[in-house]
Amino acid sequence: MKYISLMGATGSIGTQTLDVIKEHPSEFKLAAISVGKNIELTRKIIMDFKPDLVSVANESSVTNLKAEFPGIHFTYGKQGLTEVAVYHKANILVNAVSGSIGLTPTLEAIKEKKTIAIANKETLVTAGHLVMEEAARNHVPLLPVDSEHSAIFQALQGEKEKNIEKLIITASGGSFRDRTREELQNVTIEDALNHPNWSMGAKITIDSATMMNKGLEVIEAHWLFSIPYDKIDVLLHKESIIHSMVEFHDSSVIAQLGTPDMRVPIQYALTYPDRFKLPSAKRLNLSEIGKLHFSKMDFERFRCLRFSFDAGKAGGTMPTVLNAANEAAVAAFLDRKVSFLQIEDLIEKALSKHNNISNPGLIEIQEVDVETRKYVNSLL
Ligand SMILES: NC(=O)C1=CN([C@@H]2O[C@H](COP(=O)(O)OP(=O)(O)OC[C@H]3O[C@@H](n4cnc5c(N)ncnc54)[C@H](OP(=O)(O)O)[C@@H]3O)[C@@H](O)[C@H]2O)C=CC1
Ligand SMILES: CC(=O)[C@@H](O)[C@H](O)COP(=O)(O)O
Ligand SMILES: [Mn+2]
Repeated sequence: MKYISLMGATGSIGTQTLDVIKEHPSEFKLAAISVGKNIELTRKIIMDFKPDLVSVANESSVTNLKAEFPGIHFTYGKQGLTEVAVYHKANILVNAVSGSIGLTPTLEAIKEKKTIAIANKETLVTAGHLVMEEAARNHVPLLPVDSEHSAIFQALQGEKEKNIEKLIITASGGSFRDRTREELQNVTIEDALNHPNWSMGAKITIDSATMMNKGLEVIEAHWLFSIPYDKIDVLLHKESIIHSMVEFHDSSVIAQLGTPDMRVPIQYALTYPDRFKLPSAKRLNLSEIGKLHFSKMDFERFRCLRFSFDAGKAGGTMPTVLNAANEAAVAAFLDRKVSFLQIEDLIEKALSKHNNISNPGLIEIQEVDVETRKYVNSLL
């Protein structure tokens, strides 16, 4: 039996993790969860899974929940997230929270030697060096959940990292793949949230539309697989059937394919190195699909991807600024305070204003994160 702590239980990855846990009741037990503001869904999760520990975003929700569920321990806020991450009965932490708020709990869970199944890419983007150092020091496995990184991880099984020629990360192109920059001037939130292949949380769906999601994934891949940026390619592949590929020195390419269903990489992270059946997953039928399409990435059309490569290569606190500016700008777009194209303008301004700090510690990362959000919000 594996005991699981799940951060972000009410979200897209969180609820799909619960589906996987439900499929295998004799293998997995949900021990602790963190949620944000969705208290209705939290009640349902508590009734279905009976975790020992529940953390909510706001203290105001705790009193009622305590009265309704007397056997359960409730906590809240940032401290609550960390309590869930390090919960003593759990051996795996699934980090499915959205944003760099996931960083501190992840570092604390690594120190407690929890295996980390990581969906929360912002944590690796904002402080990949700290997370990887802490994981290496504590001999803790970091198992990717993000579909592209799970694909690369699967393609690398039995292979030596020294034999990698390059990683090829596929990108669907998001909601606006076929629109010109002129056509992006007046797009709405509703248009942007309409991803062609995946049903995901709002923030990552906007990131897919700006191509920042792919930029964050490039930085995430750099850290997870210790690969320099000039060995990471991004390829447009509109069907999201090939989830990513690895090319080796001998010119062989190994790809991982499947219908777009996040329960597959979630389950692989939970069962690794084993594989369980997932009866409800739709099997891939290539003869039904017929054709797969690929095209070169346009860095002028998708400026956030260029910013990400540049910030990743610069290192230091530049990726922290990239991530924090993006989180603030996407939140402003979702609040209808800025237009879609202003997201990238705000990120560009934050990056060009920042004086890079090399090899930052946790405190410096946290300060830069806060300052960057303040700066972006001051521009609104
Ligand atoms: N969705 C997907 O298919 C994929 C997602 N990812 C990554 O996984 C992560 C989660 O994405 P996704 O599931 O789509 O996001 P969602 O927005 O659907 O879910 C986010 C979760 O985090 C919780 N949360 C948000 N803010 C806070 C906070 N301040 N304190 C505590 N909890 C909080 C939410 O709680 P509540 O809803 O209760 O407010 C919710 O449970 C992201 O980093 C994303 O990039 C990676 C690959 C694929
Ligand atoms: C499901 C998943 O892993 C997402 O990150 C997905 O990759 C988004 O798709 P695009 O960013 O390629 O549009
Ligand atoms: Mn992805």
